[in-house]
Amino acid sequence: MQSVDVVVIGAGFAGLVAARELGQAGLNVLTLEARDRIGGRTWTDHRLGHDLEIGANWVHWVQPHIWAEMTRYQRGIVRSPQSEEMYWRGSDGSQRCGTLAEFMALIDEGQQQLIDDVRTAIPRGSAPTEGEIRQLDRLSVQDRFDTLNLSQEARDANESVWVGHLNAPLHQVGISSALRWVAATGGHWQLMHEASATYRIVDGMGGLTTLIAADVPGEIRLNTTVTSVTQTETGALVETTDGEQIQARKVVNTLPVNASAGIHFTPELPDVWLRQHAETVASQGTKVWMRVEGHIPRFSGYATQHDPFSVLKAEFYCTDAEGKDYTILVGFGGDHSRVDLEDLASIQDAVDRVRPGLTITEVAAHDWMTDPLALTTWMTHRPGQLTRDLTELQQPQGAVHFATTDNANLWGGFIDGAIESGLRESHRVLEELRPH
Ligand SMILES: Cc1cc2nc3c(=O)[nH]c(=O)nc-3n(C[C@H](O)[C@H](O)[C@H](O)COP(=O)(O)OP(=O)(O)OC[C@H]3O[C@@H](n4cnc5c(N)ncnc54)[C@H](O)[C@@H]3O)c2cc1C
Repeated sequence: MQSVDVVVIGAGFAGLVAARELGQAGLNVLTLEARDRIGGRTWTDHRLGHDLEIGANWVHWVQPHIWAEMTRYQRGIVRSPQSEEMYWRGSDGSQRCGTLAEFMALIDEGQQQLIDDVRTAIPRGSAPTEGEIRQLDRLSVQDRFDTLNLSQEARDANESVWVGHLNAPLHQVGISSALRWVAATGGHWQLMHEASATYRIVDGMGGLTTLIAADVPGEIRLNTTVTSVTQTETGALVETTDGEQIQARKVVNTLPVNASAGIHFTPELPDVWLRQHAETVASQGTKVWMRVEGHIPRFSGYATQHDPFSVLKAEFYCTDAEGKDYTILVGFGGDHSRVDLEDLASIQDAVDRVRPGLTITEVAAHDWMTDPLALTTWMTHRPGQLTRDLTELQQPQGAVHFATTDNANLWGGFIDGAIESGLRESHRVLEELRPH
């Protein structure tokens, strides 16, 4: 039986960073990854004739952990196209088209009112469970929108913007999920919007994860699914689907909270984990790339939160081998089950509801919600979950540590949070394994 100091389960950002830190500190680390690739919920793939981010796309310098990695590996950023045209829904349901300035003026009041109390609710972004948020967190984002006196037009636009961020129906998301990221940007909603959807990494997420993986001293074993973790007197026994057993002094589990239910832990995980597995987290949306005929003006479109796509953007301008121009759009919706990725007509209909007059010819996407290795998109919490459970979800259980963006403090849900959690748990493990 193989014996190592640490088994890291999962080679997403949290796992890669944890494995690098532990390996570079001199420990014998083995990383086990179920997929045939590293990166987890980041995945750069060549589709529709272009390198596309099937998972995470955007990063920003106000996200300290990802930015430290960008500096370390000398990665640059490139801006997504700025919109020349904006589309949204009028109060009577009709299509509206205007400038970016007009759209920003439409949403400004609602965006500000939604987050007005952020400085008292979450005084420090790095401590998202401290402050008045403990009392407020039973409210959903929808509850708060319902108290604002907005016109139907402003309300639809504002709600759609937040579906783009929260990737779930707004009545299912706790207000803390909205406030925590605005707290992370010092209370400025415009900066939060910029941070979450503006700058891409040159050479993609795959370029960065490859560089981090190259710095991991131990083996990263792909196509290896962990089925059980059993605590022993000296650490833990990790078992994989092909029956292999590995003894480790410590285990760092980096699975998303929803997917962790797929590993059998002995003893059972504490109640906080079981409760989250039963409730699941709020995230349940979709992200879809689409090829559109011709080069169309750079635009962003917003529908309502009830539409299959609440947000639509033109991202790339391409010409194929036959000299045909085309544009690649990305769409986001709050409920993955409203979009049938196999049915081009339903995708066309979803696009028409946001921005009519386009012809969709091909689609590229991954349904993360039905992917058993994820069962989620990016972490957003149901009302009350964050303040009730976050601190407990960060606690090691015997030899098992938990590093995932889902239990990060600052940019939980983002790549930044994954790195934060990988750093946090690798240093906890080092503290415990170092001879005193
Ligand atoms: C569609 C989409 C868009 C996003 N957009 C952005 C964005 O623009 N910016 C941003 O910062 N973040 C974004 N995110 C979030 C970001 O991708 C995640 O926060 C981050 O990648 C999570 O990293 P992680 O290491 O915590 O988890 P993961 O990346 O999920 O890593 C967990 C790993 O564990 C593996 N695994 C699962 N089960 C097992 C098992 N039993 N045995 C072995 N291995 C297993 C998985 O395959 C995976 O590789 C987006 C996510 C999605 C899905």
